[in-house]
Amino acid sequence: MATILDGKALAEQCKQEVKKAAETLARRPGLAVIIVGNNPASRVYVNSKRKDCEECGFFSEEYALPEETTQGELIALIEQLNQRQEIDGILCQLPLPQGIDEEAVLMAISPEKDVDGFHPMNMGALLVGKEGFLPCTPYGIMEILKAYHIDPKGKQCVVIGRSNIVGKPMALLLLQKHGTVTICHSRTQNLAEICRTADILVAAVGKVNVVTADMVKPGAVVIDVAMNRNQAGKLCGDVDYPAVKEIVSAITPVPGGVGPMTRAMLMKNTLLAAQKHQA
Ligand SMILES: Nc1nc(=O)c2c([nH]1)NC[C@@H]1CN(c3ccc(C(=O)N[C@@H](CCC(=O)O)C(=O)O)cc3)C=[N+]21
Repeated sequence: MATILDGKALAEQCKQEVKKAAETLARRPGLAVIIVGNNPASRVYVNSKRKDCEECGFFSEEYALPEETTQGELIALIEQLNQRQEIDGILCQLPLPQGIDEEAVLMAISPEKDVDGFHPMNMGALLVGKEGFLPCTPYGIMEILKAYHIDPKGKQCVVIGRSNIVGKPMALLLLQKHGTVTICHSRTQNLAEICRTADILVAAVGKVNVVTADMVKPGAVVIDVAMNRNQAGKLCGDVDYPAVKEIVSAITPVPGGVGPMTRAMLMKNTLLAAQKHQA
């Protein structure tokens, strides 16, 4: 029987710890969340971030900007937030409307307030193994592995996906923990064959059923990062969960796996930012 890696329960535990630590600070941690346009999925995520802030006793501000917002206006707002003492973290929800250069916007966030860990300074810190903010999704996955005593050391780790937000930093974190890491992506020719070598398989593609049971080594640990809707409109990941869970040693469900931990790590990063900021 596979262990179901309960990200939801672990996230609640993490948030309780964050809350406790935040209570010892002179000033409560403050997070500013920016959302541009009317993407309904982004709306849902941003609402849940506000709830997380309340749960952790944080101060939070939300900036909902219209679809027509220019890059200049958005960057001007970020620059104001960079200056504000009571704001420890700034998150600009992705994706941004067409015509806005995401990289330029992310670069405008002060690396000290970059609780998403998306600024090149924090990415670079991760690359060379220096301290910085870790991107929340890979950070959350490492915390899941740690909580369940799954040690990547010496293991074959396969990451499907090479985004700056998930795939690349995930590979680096597994490597930091001494995993033997392979990154697969849309041009990979022998995906199934490579996946079958994995002791730890991380799927971050965004397509229903890209990982089927024949691609998974019996006893492997499978981490499903994706949030897709299937034909029935049901939330599901990249992995054919019903079939794959029968052969693995551990697997994250969707929902209730990686998603809640991503949010918990945002709270953790905001706490860390506040601790540094107030020191
Ligand atoms: N600047 C920025 N930072 C982000 O961290 C960021 C972003 N932009 N853009 C979009 C993605 C997506 N993302 C999710 C986080 C949590 C859940 C989550 O908690 N999911 C629940 C289910 C929620 C539901 O029912 O819809 C779960 O998996 O159990 C999902 C998705 C953060 N993102």
